[in-house]
Amino acid sequence: MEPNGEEDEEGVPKVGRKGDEEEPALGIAVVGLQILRGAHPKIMHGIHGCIHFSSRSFNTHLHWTTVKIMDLLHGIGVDLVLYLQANYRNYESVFHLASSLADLHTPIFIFFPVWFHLHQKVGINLIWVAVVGDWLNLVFKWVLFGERPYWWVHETQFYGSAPPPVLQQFPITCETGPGSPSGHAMGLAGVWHVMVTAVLAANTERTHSALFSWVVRLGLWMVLAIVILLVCMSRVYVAAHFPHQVITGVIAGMIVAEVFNRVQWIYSASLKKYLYVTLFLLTFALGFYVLLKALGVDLLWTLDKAKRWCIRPEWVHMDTTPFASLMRNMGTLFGLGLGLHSPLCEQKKEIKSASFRLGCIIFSLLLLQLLDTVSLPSKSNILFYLLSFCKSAAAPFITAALVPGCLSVLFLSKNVQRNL
Ligand SMILES: O=P(O)(O)OC[C@H]1O[C@@H](O)[C@H](O)[C@@H](O)[C@@H]1O
Repeated sequence: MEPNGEEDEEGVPKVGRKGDEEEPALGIAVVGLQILRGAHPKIMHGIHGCIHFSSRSFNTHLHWTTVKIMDLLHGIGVDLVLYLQANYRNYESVFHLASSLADLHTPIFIFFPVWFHLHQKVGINLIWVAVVGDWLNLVFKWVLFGERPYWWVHETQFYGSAPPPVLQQFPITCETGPGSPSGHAMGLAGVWHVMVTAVLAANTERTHSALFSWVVRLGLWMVLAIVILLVCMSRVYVAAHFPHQVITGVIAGMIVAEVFNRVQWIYSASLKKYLYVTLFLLTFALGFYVLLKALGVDLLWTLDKAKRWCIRPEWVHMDTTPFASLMRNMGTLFGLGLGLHSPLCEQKKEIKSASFRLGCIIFSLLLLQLLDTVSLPSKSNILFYLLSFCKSAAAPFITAALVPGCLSVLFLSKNVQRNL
């Protein structure tokens, strides 16, 4: 039903004809009366009108109820942002650290090299959970059309004619994608769930007393809970998210990690499979974007809002755009497949010593920090996305193939010399 030009006390347009009561029940009651009168043509017309009127009216009601509930949720969320910004100013550096820890860059450039050389399966699982989780996050964001506090306060009718609350912005505030669910919260929950369960599994393999195991278990889950809480507070503090978005992010991340805990084929997937999965995820996301674009829905609607409401243009980073994250994820997955199936990776299987593993971890971390210093030109979008793909593919390839391959040559030649 169309807006009728009248507005309610909160400025929300009223719908339906002027003077109409909008209760679906009324339409049904009118038809009931007609049936009682026995006026056949009128009954048929009335039934048709009733179904039409009540379903449209119901949909409109549902729409405006949803809008009002979301406004309320957003309003409460903004109050929490204001509360955190007023009372937790001293923790600003902790919040910034928490947000950068939760960025998917950390699992790929720091956690993966460590886990891959300590326990290969955990490293592989980590990448799959991070990549597929982030891809799902993108799809959810496109489907859910979530707002972000830093632009919502300027565009909502919620505050009527009163001035909107003033939210402080930071260099990490101006995310360019939709807000629901939080990618940081989802990625962190998934990746840390993988790491905590890996440590717990290693702990249960050892013969400790039941009390010790219980204390370790409790301690680790508490650490996870504290890290998650900090990251959630950080995303709300910087006005990038409403509280419900970080909560749903955490739940979604945990579900992704739990699902991958039960999936075994990722450990033996062939290079072909890596290629097919990468292509499937890429074409699905691009196809979804193109399809909705053809239907008149622009999934990049948030870019303009970020540019309009971010107080500093240099805080709007191109690498936070949905396509940049898609290309990074696809590059990472494909790079892992390439690395695992490279002949360089094969060589490391012959060496199991702790010093070799330690060497691999240290050199991988060093090379990845070097790779990280490479900044990509952002003048052309296509070039930026392609280079993002390549850079992301290089990270797991360096860790899984290049470093162990080169170090194993060194280790093996040393052993040969010793034996001579
Ligand atoms: O939704 P959040 O928590 O603001 O996270 C945004 C981030 O979400 C990640 O999923 C993307 O890979 C990043 O590119 C993006 O910056």
